[in-house]
Amino acid sequence: MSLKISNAIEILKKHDLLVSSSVSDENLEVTNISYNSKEDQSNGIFFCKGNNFKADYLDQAIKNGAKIYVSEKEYNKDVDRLIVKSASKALALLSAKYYGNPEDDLFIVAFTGTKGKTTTSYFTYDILKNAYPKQVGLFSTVDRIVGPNPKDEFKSDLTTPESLELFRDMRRCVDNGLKYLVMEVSSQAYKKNRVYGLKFDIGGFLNITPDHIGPNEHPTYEDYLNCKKQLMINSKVNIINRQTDDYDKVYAAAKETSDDKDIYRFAKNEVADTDFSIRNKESNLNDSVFTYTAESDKAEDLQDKGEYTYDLGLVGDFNELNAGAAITAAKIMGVKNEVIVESLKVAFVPGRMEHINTNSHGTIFIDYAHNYASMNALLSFLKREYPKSKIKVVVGSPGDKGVSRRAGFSRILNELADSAILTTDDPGFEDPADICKQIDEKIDHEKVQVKTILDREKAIREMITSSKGDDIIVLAAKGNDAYQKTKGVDVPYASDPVVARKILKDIED
Ligand SMILES: CC(=O)N[C@H]1[C@@H](OP(=O)(O)OP(=O)(O)OC[C@H]2O[C@@H](n3ccc(=O)[nH]c3=O)[C@H](O)[C@@H]2O)O[C@H](CO)[C@@H](O)[C@@H]1O[C@H](C)C(=O)N[C@@H](C)C(=O)N[C@H](CCC(=O)O)C(=O)O
Ligand SMILES: Nc1ncnc2c1ncn2[C@@H]1O[C@H](COP(=O)(O)OP(=O)(O)OP(=O)(O)O)[C@@H](O)[C@H]1O
Repeated sequence: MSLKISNAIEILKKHDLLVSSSVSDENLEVTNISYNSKEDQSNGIFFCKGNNFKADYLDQAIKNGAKIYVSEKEYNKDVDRLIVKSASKALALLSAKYYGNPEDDLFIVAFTGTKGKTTTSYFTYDILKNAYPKQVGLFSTVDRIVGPNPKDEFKSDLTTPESLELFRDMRRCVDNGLKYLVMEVSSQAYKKNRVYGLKFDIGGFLNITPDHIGPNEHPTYEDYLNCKKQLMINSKVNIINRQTDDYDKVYAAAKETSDDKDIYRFAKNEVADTDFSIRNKESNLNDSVFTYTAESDKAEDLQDKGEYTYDLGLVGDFNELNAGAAITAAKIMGVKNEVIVESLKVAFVPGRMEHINTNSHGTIFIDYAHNYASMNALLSFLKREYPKSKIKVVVGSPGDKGVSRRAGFSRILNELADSAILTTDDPGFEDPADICKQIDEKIDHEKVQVKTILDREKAIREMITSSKGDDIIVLAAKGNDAYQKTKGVDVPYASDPVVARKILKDIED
């Protein structure tokens, strides 16, 4: 992989990003690209980016072999430089070029939304993988899959990778023979220009509710919405949840760059002015059965019969909506219906609505719900399905971010839980006892029995051993994360599904 500096200058000029340049040899072809000074930079181009960037990092990069740097600020160093209006935009454009524009060789399906990105991406990945074996990649919050073999799968650090890693991993996909990529696009990805300049073949908008607003994320809801809308503006074909908040604004964003014929809307139950509707037929502990019906001429063109029935192997009515988005994407891509049917029947998403039926300690659900909206969707569903059961929740809230989630947890526990154990979830630099106290203070103790057990494993053990028969236990907010982010370190944690199964084995042995 390489990048000629004259090409870099040309690209930056084309996008009106170049402020000035001081380059001794425009014919230089760099064979290294990095934004982390600690890495080897031999014959490389180094990007100075981010609010926390320090001049010392550039010194280190030069020491490690950087030949030229790209920055918004001029540093007094004896090395070539490109001064730009936005280092993160420059990083995206030049990374794409450095890795040989792998995006041009992939059909890319992307989903955004406050909730459901990971689930919908897995559904779509599972369908496409069955339709096009060994040709599909996945960039999700949980896993990144860049090839058809187990060695090509690894854990993700971010929902949407930094642009350099994004294009690097797209290159790995293409080199491994993949032709399709399913990915999640977070609002933060647009905020930080990680997907700047990228066009998506299909973009899906699942929903938006206030979240990710605060220091290091979005200053306001408007900013959050504007970032999410970018996926519609940058997609050729759009799929939109007709019932999302701010639908009109999302639709208008799609219309900026797509014709009506390339915008498909889906909705639950009876809603006017949609292309597909989803109706639940029945659900039990293991499956949700629902119909998916074409409601417009455009939708009928995609499926020859008006209505199909699907049996989804993951419960939760919100998952029918996620499946609706995945089905729509697959239909647009011409996937046969029987492939969709078979794929959804065995759908599994790590840490999302995983459930364990125990012999005598109730049913355990492990789910990543980690704000008011997703907990409301989850607990309302469970309450509806199991009206006679007690709903018992183990939950914690992270430190250093999403402070509003704490009051959201108190509210949802007051509304829908019978009892709760508050515990630790990624405390960061905060004291988990303080976080639990903040949740506890807003709980109505007349309605909900609450205790705090900071050791998450002990909290789960206490909840399982004290439950019986019809009880529904919800291990919330951590999904299958195998760490606790504590004071800047990812402290290993076995993960909720593993812990729950181990406790059950101890009890039932
Ligand atoms: C706020 C935010 O998005 N920050 C991301 C961003 O950091 P940044 O560009 O602001 O960089 P910075 O933190 O100021 O660091 C300065 C620079 O100095 C460099 N450095 C640093 C130390 C050193 O010794 N040498 C050196 O060169 C670093 O490599 C970095 O380039 O770019 C970094 C990668 O280049 C990301 O790791 C980092 O994500 C942080 C860790 C993060 O937690 N982000 C969250 C909020 C996030 O993005 N979440 C969304 C999901 C949200 C959702 O569910 O919707 C996601 O997509 O994952
Ligand atoms: N369409 C939906 N509407 C409301 N809640 C949902 C929806 N889909 C999933 N959820 C809930 O949100 C949780 C997270 O789902 P998922 O991981 O798919 O979303 P995400 O958008 O990737 O989340 P995040 O951005 O927080 O990583 C699920 O475990 C479930 O409880």
